[in-house]
Amino acid sequence: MIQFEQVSKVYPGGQKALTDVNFHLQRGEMAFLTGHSGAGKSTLLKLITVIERANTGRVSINGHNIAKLSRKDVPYLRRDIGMIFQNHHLLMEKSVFDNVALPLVIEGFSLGEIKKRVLAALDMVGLYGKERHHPIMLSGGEQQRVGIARAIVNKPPLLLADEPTGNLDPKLSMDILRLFETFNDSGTTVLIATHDLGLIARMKYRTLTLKQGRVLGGEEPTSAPESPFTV
Ligand SMILES: Nc1ncnc2c1ncn2[C@@H]1O[C@H](COP(=O)(O)OP(=O)(O)OP(=O)(O)O)[C@@H](O)[C@H]1O
Repeated sequence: MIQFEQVSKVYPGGQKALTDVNFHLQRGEMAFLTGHSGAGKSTLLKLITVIERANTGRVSINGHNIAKLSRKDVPYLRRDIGMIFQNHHLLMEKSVFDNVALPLVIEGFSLGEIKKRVLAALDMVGLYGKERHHPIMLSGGEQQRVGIARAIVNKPPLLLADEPTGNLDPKLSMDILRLFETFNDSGTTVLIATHDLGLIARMKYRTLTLKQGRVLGGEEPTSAPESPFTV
């Protein structure tokens, strides 16, 4: 589903973020992306969402080279990607319902369809009944789950998470990862960037490790789906 071939990214100013990165994430796979602070994890995710573009190499989603995507086509690509951030980027003055509804409002869904999908998404993350609350009234873990509900509300085939458990205790972190597993079980491809090696060790998924912008290796999990990262 996602393929990087000899991808390098240098930011304006000369900071090298990624160098000759190769990997292949298969459709339906769930994997971790790890590495030290500054290793290039966020940059890799930003290349997939075309927030940044590679200087060299090829980044493809479903065989299409997105480095060549025109600006007007970027929003169409992003509709197929649910993005989850460490600080969840919620609108604090809006209700939980309005936060989760946002992607559907942008896509022009009817009010009836929006209600149905938002309540179903909140149910999936265990927040049914909290739709009228404001994020400020929720715990950190609940706020993170609102961000996850917003990311999955339009049922994207691909879910990307950047340090989704960064502010959470180990129990809540595990709960969040179990949620990702649920989405993965129903066919969503999931890539999770995290520093949390303890969490990774407890889960049996492939891990792509970056060191100073280079891929170190793809570890073989004990019960992985087929199709390893080709590193
Ligand atoms: N917009 C930018 N302009 C210039 N340099 C940048 C920019 N964004 C990131 N960098 C640099 O690129 C390198 C990779 O950064 P990136 O944010 O991808 O790392 P990371 O692994 O996500 O780090 P962290 O875990 O601390 O979030 C770092 O050296 C960083 O300073």
